[in-house]
Amino acid sequence: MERNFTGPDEYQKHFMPKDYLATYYSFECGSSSETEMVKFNLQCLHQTFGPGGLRGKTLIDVGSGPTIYQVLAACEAFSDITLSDFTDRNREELQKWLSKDPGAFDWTLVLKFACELEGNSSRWQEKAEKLRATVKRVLKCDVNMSNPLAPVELPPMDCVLTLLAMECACSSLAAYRAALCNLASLLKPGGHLVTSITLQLSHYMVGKREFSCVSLTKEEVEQAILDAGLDIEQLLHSAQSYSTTTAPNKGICFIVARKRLGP
Ligand SMILES: C[S@@+](CC[C@H](N)C(=O)[O-])C[C@H]1O[C@@H](n2cnc3c(N)ncnc32)[C@H](O)[C@@H]1O
Repeated sequence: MERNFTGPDEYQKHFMPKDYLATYYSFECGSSSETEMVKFNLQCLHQTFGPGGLRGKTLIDVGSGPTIYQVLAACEAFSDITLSDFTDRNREELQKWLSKDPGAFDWTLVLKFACELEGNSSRWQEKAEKLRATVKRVLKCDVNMSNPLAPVELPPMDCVLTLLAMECACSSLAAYRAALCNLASLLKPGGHLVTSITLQLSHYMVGKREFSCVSLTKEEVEQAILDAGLDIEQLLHSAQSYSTTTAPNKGICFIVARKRLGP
């Protein structure tokens, strides 16, 4: 285990959804590094789930945090979406948006950008409704458990999505490799893992609190995916990074991989 690993108890006590959203998803200041990172992920997700892309019935997003941007493209391609996160506060924040609570985070600008990628930014309210109808449940998850959804058991999924979460949830490269096997176990043979991971990130800030990450190289991520029984179909590597005071990563990788049909 790396020194000063921010474990589940710290996430539960100290990860404040509003601080996280304000720092990484305000999407207002035009060309900030944080906004560019969201755009990078939205563009990759549009390519993956847009016309000619992945299709299926069931998709689970693992380590959703308090965010919904990551399923805006997928809700047009999958009819049953599960969101999941370790902390109660994050799951509550997701429920607030799903139930149109007046205190929910305002995703309008991100919704408009996702719809613009699809060719019609005026459709953003319709997309919000589509997503609300497609998210069927919000579950507790722990990627470090062999069944990350225990005690809940879901039928094997067509797609597992996880963005910017595995590097935060794992204490070491060995833990990351094991957690990828746990995620792969949620997939049907032939199902897809879609993941975005910040590279060489040691920590990130949420409000005034620092959260640890396992620092991963592109090669370590690729090898871990192959060793978890998946074939990499697409890998996009970008030098795009967050502001150094917020999250000093060195680039980001977006990967689409497919679970092998046999051993
Ligand atoms: C940096 S946030 C990413 C949130 C969101 N996916 C995004 O793209 O912005 C990392 C998330 O990992 C979650 N997390 C931390 N440890 C976890 C664990 N053991 N299992 C599942 N999720 C965990 C945290 O609660 C937090 O929501």
